[in-house]
Amino acid sequence: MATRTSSPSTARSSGARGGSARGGSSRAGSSRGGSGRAGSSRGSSSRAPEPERRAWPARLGRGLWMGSAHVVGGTARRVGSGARDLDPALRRDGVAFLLLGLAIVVAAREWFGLSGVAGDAIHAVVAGGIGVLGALVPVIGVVMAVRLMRHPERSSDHGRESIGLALIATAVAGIIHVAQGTPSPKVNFAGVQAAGGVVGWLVGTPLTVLLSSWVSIPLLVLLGVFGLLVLTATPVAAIPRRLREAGARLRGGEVVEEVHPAQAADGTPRPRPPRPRRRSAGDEAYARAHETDPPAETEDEDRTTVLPMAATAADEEDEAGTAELLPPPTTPLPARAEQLELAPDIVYQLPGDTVLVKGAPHKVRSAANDRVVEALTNVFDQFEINAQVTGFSRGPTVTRYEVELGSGTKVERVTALSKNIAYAVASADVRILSPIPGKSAIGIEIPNADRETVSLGDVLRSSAARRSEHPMVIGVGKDVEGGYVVANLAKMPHLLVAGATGAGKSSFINSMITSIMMRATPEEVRMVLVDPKRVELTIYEGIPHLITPIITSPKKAAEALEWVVREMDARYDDLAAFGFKHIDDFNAGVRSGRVQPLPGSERVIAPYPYLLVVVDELADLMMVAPRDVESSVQRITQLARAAGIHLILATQRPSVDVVTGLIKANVPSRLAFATSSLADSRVVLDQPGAEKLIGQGDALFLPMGAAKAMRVQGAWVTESEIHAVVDHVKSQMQPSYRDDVAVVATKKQVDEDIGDDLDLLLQAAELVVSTQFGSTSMLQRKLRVGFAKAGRLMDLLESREIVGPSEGSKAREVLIQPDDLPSCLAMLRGEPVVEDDGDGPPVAVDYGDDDETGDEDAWSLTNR
Ligand SMILES: Nc1ncnc2c1ncn2[C@@H]1O[C@H](COP(=O)(O)OP(=O)(O)OP(=O)(O)O)[C@@H](O)[C@H]1O
Repeated sequence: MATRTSSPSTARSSGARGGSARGGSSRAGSSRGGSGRAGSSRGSSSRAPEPERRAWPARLGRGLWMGSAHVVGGTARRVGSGARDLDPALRRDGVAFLLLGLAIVVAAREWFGLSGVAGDAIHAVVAGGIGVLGALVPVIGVVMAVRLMRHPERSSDHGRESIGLALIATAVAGIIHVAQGTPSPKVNFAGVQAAGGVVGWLVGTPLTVLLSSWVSIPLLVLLGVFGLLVLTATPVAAIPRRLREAGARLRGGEVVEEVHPAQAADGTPRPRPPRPRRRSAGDEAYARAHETDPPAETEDEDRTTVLPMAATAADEEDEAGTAELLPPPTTPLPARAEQLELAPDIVYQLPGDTVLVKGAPHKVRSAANDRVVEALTNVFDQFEINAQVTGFSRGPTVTRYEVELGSGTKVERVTALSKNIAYAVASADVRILSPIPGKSAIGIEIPNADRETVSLGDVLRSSAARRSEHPMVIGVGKDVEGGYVVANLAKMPHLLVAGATGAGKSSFINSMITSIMMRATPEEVRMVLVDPKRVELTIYEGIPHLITPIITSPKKAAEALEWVVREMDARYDDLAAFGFKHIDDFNAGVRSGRVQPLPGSERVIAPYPYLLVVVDELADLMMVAPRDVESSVQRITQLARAAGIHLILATQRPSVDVVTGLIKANVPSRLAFATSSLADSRVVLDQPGAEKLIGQGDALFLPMGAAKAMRVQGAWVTESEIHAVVDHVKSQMQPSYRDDVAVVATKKQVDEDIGDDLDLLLQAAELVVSTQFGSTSMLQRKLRVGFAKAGRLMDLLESREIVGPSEGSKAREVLIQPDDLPSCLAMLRGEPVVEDDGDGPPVAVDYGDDDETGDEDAWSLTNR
């Protein structure tokens, strides 16, 4: 499922420098360097007599020329390398000033008629190039310069904007050229300058000759429109929304980024009526992925909505793992601005992009990297190893230096040097990869002396994150090449997070929960947070995504896991009843109106939210109830994926008694922060490596299906940012907690005389009460049991005062009304009876195979 969509830039320049520095001393290098020197000496010896034959003025002239060439060349090289070392922000300012200068020069000629040779030259270039459009060049230059200076971080925007402008200019120049009667530069260059310039001539003339002006003008208009779309980063599909946004802005109103069904102001969730919707590409992709029939398309309503559960096409490409990498620059994609309405008066607005701050721009190279290249080169020299540093990829925390071996050099010669390398670069945390996956090169990962923090905001604003609208996509961090890493928790489908204390687990969990709050409404994702340490997650108390208050007691936590198992079973029953294999299909069916309540049921069917269960310290739970926890985890992890339930288990003690074989076998994705020992690394990742990590969010990420762990620097979100997001989501909605998560905490006491017949007895009670007919032969028939068993069931019902005593051949009197059935069944099960407070169905009831009534348990998570 992992897709490396593109590889971020790899800085090779210093590698080349390292290589050349090394060139003089390594064997390969020395032969090259040597031949270079030999060549020059040979050259000078063979030409030596020649200068002597020249006259001294010629020799002087040549000497002066060579000397000045040296000075100029050396200065240029120094300026060049200085410019490379210049802060990128200053470099961008330089470009902006250049644009301003250009704008002034062009304005002087095109606006104020500067005369003379300079004026003529400027006019020849500008008007000759784009004709009358040249008059706009100063304005465009100033606008671009101001944008460059004000938003240096939007470098990729500037590239796109330039392309858009170029397309528009080409199209307009072409149109003007055609409109002016296609003047030829050979015959009438002034005419060309007064039309669309050479650019206009180049596009306008061939089109007009081939297709006539009637066809060429519409084509050029199309080109111009396309340029406009590129300039404004507007896909055609987003035009109506952009227009709506623009209209809203013009009217002075706020643009609602995303609006979702929520609940009434008093906190009561409103059931969402099934609403037909147009099927999106996401649905199609999703349906393909799950090999089920795509949801029927009900025709149809007046607008297209974004289906929150639908996997995007990009997700579907993501076959081999769960992580996705992209280079740091991001193209601003259209914000998620579709409005999903539940009731006209209720909206849920996701936190705005700006709540999370921007991080510092990523450096692809720094002086510290150059020093390391030099140190590595020296080590190879000292140990006479024919190897050279050919480049490096700088990540936020570590840089991976690429080392290529000369022919005949053993890989082991470099790997055996790890201690010397560590000594030379003054860092104990050197990690050697041989080879770098997919490359014939050894990777040496060395911590950056000037490490960078990865801001979660940047990760969530990256195109990798924005391309997918899946609500379970979270920002993970950046990889060693500086590419953003995001992951879809729904595809993990369960994740083990481990690392020594202080290594960065809690920070990751914060980033994860914040990502969910930033991207998903409570209708899309609900959470159960288990925090036995009582400090880590308290900040999230009261957010509407919670279905129960944060659980801090390990015992209750173990029991909450049992509740999760029951919730999963209930969802499965629902899926089976409606003929779906996956909760996403069910949800799509609900949204398309295909899923309707069974006849006679008053249930209002709503989509199921994903359920994310986060346990921040598995060890605490394993100490209290190892067996129960292990078996719950096993059941959940084996089945929960289709039910939309996902587990995140974190521990700072990744030892075999906490992360047991059973748990490991069922939690396929792993995220290891620095561990205190190699043994711990093996427990988490089944391989060494995590013991070499340097802490503070440095991690190895092994998503399900990935062969090799990927090194990432975890995203960082500050406490004040979390507070801002929490305040925002809390201001949107109150949590509506389910009380049966706590009810499960009471041990069930099934009466001894019922023994193994509980299931049959429940069915018998349900039959008798719902039909109000206390007949033993009916039980025999309906339950397909013998006379003796049916008689025993009837006796049990009598002993619980559900039916009256036997009246011979007549049916018994039924003492319980159908309304009281749920509490009656709970009593038989040994569960505490929860009084119905009128807000919804009372206790969670498992009706076995009975679909009609069993629905109520299953839908409870969304509708209670
Ligand atoms: N992704 C990160 N970026 C920058 N700094 C980080 C990151 N993660 C952790 N740190 C730094 O490391 C410190 C400890 O991190 P954190 O509290 O997440 O560790 P932990 O593994 O949860 O420890 P414990 O198990 O004791 O709770 C943080 O206070 C922060 O200074």
